[in-house]
Amino acid sequence: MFVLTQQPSVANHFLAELRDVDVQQDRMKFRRNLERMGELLAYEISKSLPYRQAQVTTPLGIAQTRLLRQAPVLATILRASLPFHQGFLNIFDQADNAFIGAYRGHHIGEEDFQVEMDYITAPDLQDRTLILMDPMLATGRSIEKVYHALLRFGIPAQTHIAAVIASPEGVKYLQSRMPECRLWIGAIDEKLDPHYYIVPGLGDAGDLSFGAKV
Ligand SMILES: O=P(O)(O)OC[C@H]1O[C@H](OP(=O)(O)OP(=O)(O)O)[C@H](O)[C@@H]1O
Ligand SMILES: O=c1cc[nH]c(=O)[nH]1
Ligand SMILES: [Mg+2]
Repeated sequence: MFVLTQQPSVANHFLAELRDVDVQQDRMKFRRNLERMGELLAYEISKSLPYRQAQVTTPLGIAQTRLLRQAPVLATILRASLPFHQGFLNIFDQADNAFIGAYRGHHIGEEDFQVEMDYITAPDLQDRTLILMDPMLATGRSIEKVYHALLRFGIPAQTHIAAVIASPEGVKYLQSRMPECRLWIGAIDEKLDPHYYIVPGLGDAGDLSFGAKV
């Protein structure tokens, strides 16, 4: 598992702004910081992907280079992950994309939730590099359900899971249920609260990006 903020870098600034109860009220800045975290995590993941030797013709000669063997597939869970996804797309600019409509559905008066999934679209995933992302990895149930639904589109050669903030419980859950996937996390926080929100976390990433939903 890779944890971005375990090293000193500007990622810590972006994450601090995402968490700050005052700064996060600026929706444009909040979305942009999720996007910047996506850009940084995408760059880190890019170092682990397969490359091929290539040549590029410059005005003065031939330069040796390394190019990605194949663009990855970026899979994102609506709605909170849209800005994070854009950050990945800024780096993997020729990626194929998958979108999944999934959310934590609550029954009135109950703390527990069911992951509701009502939309999924993906390219052929057989032998591809799949990057499945969601800014918040709380219990891990959303990512697990979506990952197994995506496998209907083919078995990826490798799968990377990216999140901005994870709970220790969510990390453990995914490591036990999906040991074949590699985790790339911005920060791992203390715990989940009784409503399954990450503490200290940042609050509700979907609402902060796009406004409260009823
Ligand atoms: O790890 P889990 O416990 O499954 O929780 C994480 C999920 O919760 C949030 O989405 P939410 O259901 O709030 O939907 P939203 O994107 O519409 O806000 C978040 O973006 C994840 O998809
Ligand atoms: O802490 C959390 C957990 C799930 N979804 C969020 O947006 N925040
Ligand atoms: Mg939400």
